[in-house]
Amino acid sequence: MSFKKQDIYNALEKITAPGEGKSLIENNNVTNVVTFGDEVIVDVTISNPSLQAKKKVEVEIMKAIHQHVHPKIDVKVNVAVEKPVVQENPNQIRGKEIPNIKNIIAIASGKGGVGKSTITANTAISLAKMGFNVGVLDADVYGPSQHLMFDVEKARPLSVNVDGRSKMKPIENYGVKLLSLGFFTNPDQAVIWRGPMASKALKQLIFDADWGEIDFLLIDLPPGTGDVHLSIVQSLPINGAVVVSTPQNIALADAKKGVAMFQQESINVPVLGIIENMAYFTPAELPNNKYYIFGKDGAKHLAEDIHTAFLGEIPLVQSIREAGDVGHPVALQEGTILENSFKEITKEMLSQLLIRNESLPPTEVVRITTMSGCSAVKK
Ligand SMILES: Nc1ncnc2c1ncn2[C@@H]1O[C@H](COP(=O)(O)OP(=O)(O)OP(=O)(O)O)[C@@H](O)[C@H]1O
Repeated sequence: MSFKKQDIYNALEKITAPGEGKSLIENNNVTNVVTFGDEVIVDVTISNPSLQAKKKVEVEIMKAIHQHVHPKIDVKVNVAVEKPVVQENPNQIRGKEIPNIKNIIAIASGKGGVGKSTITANTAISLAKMGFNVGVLDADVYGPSQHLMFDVEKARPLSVNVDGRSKMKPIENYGVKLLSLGFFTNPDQAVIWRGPMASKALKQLIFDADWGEIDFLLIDLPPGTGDVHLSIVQSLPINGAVVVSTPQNIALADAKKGVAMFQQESINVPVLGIIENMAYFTPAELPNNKYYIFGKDGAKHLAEDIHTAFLGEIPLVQSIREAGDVGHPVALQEGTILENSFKEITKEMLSQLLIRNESLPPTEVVRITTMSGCSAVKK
């Protein structure tokens, strides 16, 4: 028996690569051919990983060589599977999609006490007033406070039956549905959470709850950038994050770390922008006076430096603190300057979300733009 390597290539030329409309040779599936006496070894790489596809290509190669070269050739076929090249999409949302929750926005801060929970509560109320279905998940494992701000401190979520499964019903007030770790922990007892434990508890609050249809679920994250955050952020399908900071240098440095956390390759959550809280102090009796006690425009400059949107500023005003403390956030006070400030910040956040959510169907973009009155997507 005598044959050349080229005879083998000619035979392989007659086999069509599955789903390609080209021959195995043309499609570069054959990576090597070795001939040795009556023996031929063919190395081939295919993209379909199924056993059936591997077997099929092996049988076809044997048949082609036996038919077109010599029926007695001892053919060995090594089939390798090509690893698909995964194109990392920067707007890809990690984790399991939740069909009834359209958008999840994480509200974070590097430093504690900068007003992240206050901003979350007021933004949620602004969204609800625009007509959206809104949920708030208080994930602040160190000190949940949304149940106080929404004046539902004593409430306990009930269990309801949904399609034969028992689910937690969020507590609703001011048109916002709320679930908080605060409903399940004793305020007098410190709970020490580890990352996986916190993310498990939060996943239950999201997946085992009867949220109904939600347009925006805001997650009030704990302050900082520790392992609790990483677990939460990596395990939930978050569309975007908002970072809250005061203009003070020490808070800005931490806010920068917060932004960097979301931008890490393993997290990759788009940062929608930075909100400057306590931007200046205005006393009630001198409403036109502004005192920049924590510095001026710090968060605005940080946003510019790290190429992130600046979503707006909220002053340090006594009534914001008082309203939060009594469980009636200022965004509820119709026709006030502060109600309007929160509305403007909310609109800016939505504009950024629309830019990030490129995959959103056009009808959804129109719906959000119309309901919030936010400017159309600026590209
Ligand atoms: N713009 C503001 N004007 C006046 N008081 C404010 C303002 N923002 C927040 N506060 C008050 O500052 C305190 C801390 O705010 P908040 O609890 O919202 O901060 P946080 O960043 O969520 O804190 P934590 O570190 O506990 O998560 C609260 O008493 C709140 O009422």
